Amino acid sequence: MGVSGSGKSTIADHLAKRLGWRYEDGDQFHPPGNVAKMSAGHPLTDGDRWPWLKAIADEIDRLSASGERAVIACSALKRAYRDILVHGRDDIRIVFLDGTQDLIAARLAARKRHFMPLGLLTSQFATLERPGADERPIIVSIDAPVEAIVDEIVSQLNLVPQ
Ligand SMILES: Nc1ncnc2c1ncn2[C@@H]1O[C@H](COP(=O)(O)OP(=O)(O)OP(=O)(O)O)[C@@H](O)[C@H]1O
Ligand SMILES: O=C(O)[C@H](O)[C@@H](O)[C@H](O)[C@H](O)CO
Repeated sequence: MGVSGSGKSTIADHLAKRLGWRYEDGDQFHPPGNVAKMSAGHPLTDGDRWPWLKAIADEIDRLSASGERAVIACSALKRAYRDILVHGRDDIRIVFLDGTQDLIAARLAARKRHFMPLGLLTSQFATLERPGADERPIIVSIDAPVEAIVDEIVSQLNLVPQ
């Protein structure tokens, strides 16, 4: 989880490769209208996000039923959004990619070929509810090289070898 530009796609992809797990990007589950709205510079509302989060929750259940392990990139900015993804499923961990607005703005300004405009970053931070301790989040600073961030997440996941 994390705001646009915090590195969700990048870290999820590298983390999944490291673990040999599947990587899925929450952006693939947006209805076309949501992508059009963000591309036009408008933030999504809760109403826009519910069907999208439900689709990701369904995918988590599908993966779980097939016994497949996965890393899923999803902004999941509010606790209510995370509840949809996590509630009732005990085999999920949340990884929060934590960084300052200045650092993320600089990364977004340099990013090529992406529908999400830099102008939406302020609304992403306004919407963000940092995870509480009861959510057992793994919180990592994004002010580090990608592989160092992946190292930190793997270490905090404390996985039991299979
Ligand atoms: N640790 C890092 N160090 C330097 N650059 C990074 C790091 N992580 C990500 N980036 C770069 O920052 C930009 C944003 O990363 P990325 O697209 O993965 O973010 P995101 O959270 O998936 O964004 P969105 O939610 O808008 O899809 C990309 O250009 C990426 O290459
Ligand atoms: O909740 C949201 O506002 C959206 O999920 C956005 O965060 C985008 O999907 C993503 O960040 C852009 O790729």
